[in-house]
Amino acid sequence: MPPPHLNSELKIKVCGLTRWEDAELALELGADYCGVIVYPKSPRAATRQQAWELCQRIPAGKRVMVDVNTGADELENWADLGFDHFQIHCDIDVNLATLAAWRGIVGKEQLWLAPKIPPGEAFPQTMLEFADTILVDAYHADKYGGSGQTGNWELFAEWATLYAHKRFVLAGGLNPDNVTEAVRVSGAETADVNSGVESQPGIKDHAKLRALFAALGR
Ligand SMILES: O=C(O)c1ccccc1N[C@@H]1O[C@H](COP(=O)(O)O)[C@@H](O)[C@H]1O
Repeated sequence: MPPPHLNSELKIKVCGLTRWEDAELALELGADYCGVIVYPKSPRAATRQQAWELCQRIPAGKRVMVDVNTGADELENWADLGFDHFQIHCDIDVNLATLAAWRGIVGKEQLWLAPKIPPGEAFPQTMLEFADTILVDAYHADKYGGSGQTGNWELFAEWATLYAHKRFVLAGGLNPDNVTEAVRVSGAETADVNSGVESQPGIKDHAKLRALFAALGR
């Protein structure tokens, strides 16, 4: 049973997967989404071969590609590989034509936009028309994601309430010790775990994965 204050409909994305054995355990434990990072500069980037193999085995509907400022041709290639959802990290002043191109290729239902929002900046409302899902990650000056740092969970709750017609995903430094508190404070309906459940970049720690799902009552 989930702890009483937690949303029983909470969805969990396990990200940074490069190996089937890690994805398989995440799925057995109840992961709703499996994230595969294809951004070449990420220390947990999957090769195209690894991404293809994971797409073959992860059930349809759960396969999430994660990238940064994806080029249109590349995005078409990743879509052809079999991903269902496309989490694209970008700057808040990203060109609207770029957002329109991403939406045109994968559709706004499948596009998860992850704008890098510096502290004190207003939420980039102009992005909302391009994607049904917004991922809010902790800000890091030099990184687009995977920093292991936690974000502002109260602010997440504010934005998710203000723009309740969109689905908001909470990301940033979630781990077995803080996930229940993060979900309680943020009210997140979907939470994303990445470096907080790994033994080294791209390799999941099975004990941490089990501990995370146990903390959520699964
Ligand atoms: O993990 C990465 O290396 C990465 C690189 C570029 C874009 C996104 C990346 N990961 C995403 O970052 C968030 C938070 O990760 P963490 O929990 O703080 O490690 C998560 O959505 C990952 O998908």
